[in-house]
Order: sequence, then structure tokens, then C-alpha cells
Amino acid sequence: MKHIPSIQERSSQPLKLAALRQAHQDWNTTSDVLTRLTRRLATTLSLEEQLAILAEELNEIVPFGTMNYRHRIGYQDFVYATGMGGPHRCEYRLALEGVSYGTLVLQRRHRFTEQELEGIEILLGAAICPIRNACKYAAIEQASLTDSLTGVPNKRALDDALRQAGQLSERHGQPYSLILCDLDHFKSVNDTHGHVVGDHLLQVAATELERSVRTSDSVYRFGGEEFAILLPHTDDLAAREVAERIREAIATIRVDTGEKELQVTTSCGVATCLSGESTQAWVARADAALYQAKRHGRNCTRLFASIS
Ligand SMILES: Nc1nc2c(ncn2[C@@H]2O[C@H](COP(=O)(O)OP(=O)(O)OP(=O)(O)O)[C@@H](O)[C@H]2O)c(=O)[nH]1
Repeated sequence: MKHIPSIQERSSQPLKLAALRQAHQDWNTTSDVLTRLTRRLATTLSLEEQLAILAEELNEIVPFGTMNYRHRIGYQDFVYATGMGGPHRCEYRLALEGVSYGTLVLQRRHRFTEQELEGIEILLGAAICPIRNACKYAAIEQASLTDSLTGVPNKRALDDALRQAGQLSERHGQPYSLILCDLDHFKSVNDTHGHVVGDHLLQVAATELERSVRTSDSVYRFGGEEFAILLPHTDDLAAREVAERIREAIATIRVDTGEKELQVTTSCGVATCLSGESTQAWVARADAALYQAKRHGRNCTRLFASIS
């Protein structure tokens, strides 16, 4: 049933509105740390930004040397550290309804008093819900950018990375190369050994790819049995060498299927980003080079010459 305000309720409305206006003004201007912390934490879903705000506000009440926060989010360890340490420390395991949202450690040169510890706990109590929300947001964001089978970043993450690489390449005049790497005759792996073995082979291949490249390079699942490797500060000839190393590494994979050992080869296409080129055109050139490698009999690398 619809609620119709009574005459008494309506007559008190101006007072309520005035109180709301006053509360709003107080909320925005108060110098009270707890209100300011709550207000500031509500402005962002970024865990890093929230921790920076928390560190700033905590330091106002309880000066410390270092703040260290650590939490495992999905496949990654999230670490936030600020300042210089000291021999005295206090450690808090942040948790809500039995779920952990990380460990926070404060360190400094002199002891924390009981009153200071109480102050820290009050501020952490105010921060825990926003931190929980930021952790959940980070986990969802990570999942949306990760291939669930292999654990490497997915096509969506690659699209973002390529866009950024194109801009950086343009701005700093540094070469960025892309390798597309497609497992050969993968359909027959599935047809002969089944999808479970096919899936396992994709996981092993992703691990092998990550092992074969530098930490500054990144591996993505482009789709199906195809992977992409983005190489910053790498020209076409150096990228071709990396592709050859990858091809040799994939050829060393052995999967025990019970009957016989399964081996796989890969074909690679390489293209270096051209000045002013769109990411679609860049990927299309790497794909054309990959097509040439397949046409040439597979288990080889082809480079799309970047001399324009
Ligand atoms: N097990 C498994 N198979 C997949 C997955 N994604 C794609 N595939 C299979 O990969 C196979 C790709 O087949 P094709 O595109 O014909 O390519 P190919 O057999 O590797 O042949 P070439 O690329 O020409 O060497 C198809 O059978 C897909 O079903 C996956 O996530 N798991």
C-alpha cells in the first residue's frame, strides 16, 4: 500500500531538510578524521587509492614509519608499501564475516601505546567495508581480463595493452612487436585424445610461453589455440628471434596421454607496430604473417616486414 505522508509529517519536512543541509555541510567540511576518512574512501573503488588515503589519515592520528598491506587477489599478490620501517610493529588481519581482506602491518621506531592501538582499530573499523568492496572489485576486474583455462590475460586485456603500446610507441619512438602463435593441428589433438587432454595441452603451452619470454613481455590467450605475445622495446628482428625461441620451447612439450607421449608444434607470425598504425591493422599484419607460416608447412616463423 502506498504511504501518504500525514499532515504532521509534512509539516516537519522543512526542519528535516534544514537538518539534512546542515549535516551535508558538516560532512563535507568537518576536520574530524573518522568522517573525513569515510568520506574519502567512498570516492574510489581502487584498492591502491584507498590504502593511500588510509595511510594518510592513519598517519594524522598515529604517526608511523611504514604501512605494509598484503592480500592475495585471484591469481595475484597485491602488495602496498609506503615509508621507512622500524623495530616496533602492530599487525592486523582484516576480515569481515570470516572472509580475509588482507594483512596490514604498521612499523616505526618507538612503541605503539594502548591509546594509539585503539585509534588505529577505530580507523580500520571504518575502512574495512570500503576495503572489502575494493578487493571484490579488483577480483572481478582481474577475472574479466584473465583466461579462465590457462590463467594468462585474455583477448580483452590484449586489446587494452595493444592500444597502450601503440600510444607509447608513437610518443617515445620505441618499437613494440607482436607475436601471434598458433598451435599446429590442434583439432587432431582434440579429435584423437579428447578435449580434456586438449585443455591440458593449452595450459602447459601457456606456462611454457610465459617461461620463454622476459618479464617485461606479456603472454595473452588470443582465442582457441592461439596466443599473443607483446614485446615492448623490441624491433622486428629481435621479435623474430623470440618467436623462434618460443617455437623451440613449445616443441619440447611432452604430455603423457597414457598410450603415447603427445608432442605439439607451433607456427608464429611477427609484426612490429608502424607509426600511426591502428591496433587492428597491426594485429592483421601479425595474423597475415602467421597465415604465411601455416601455408609454409607450419612449425616455423614468418615476419611481416615493417619497412613501410
Ligand atoms: N580442448 C580445447 N580445444 C579448443 C579450445 N579452443 C579451441 N579449441 C579447438 O582448437 C581447434 C582448432 O582447430 P583449427 O582452427 O582447425 O586449427 P588446427 O587444427 O590447429 O589447424 P592449424 O591451425 O591449421 O594448424 C578446434 O578443434 C577447436 O575446437 C579450448 O579451449 N580447449
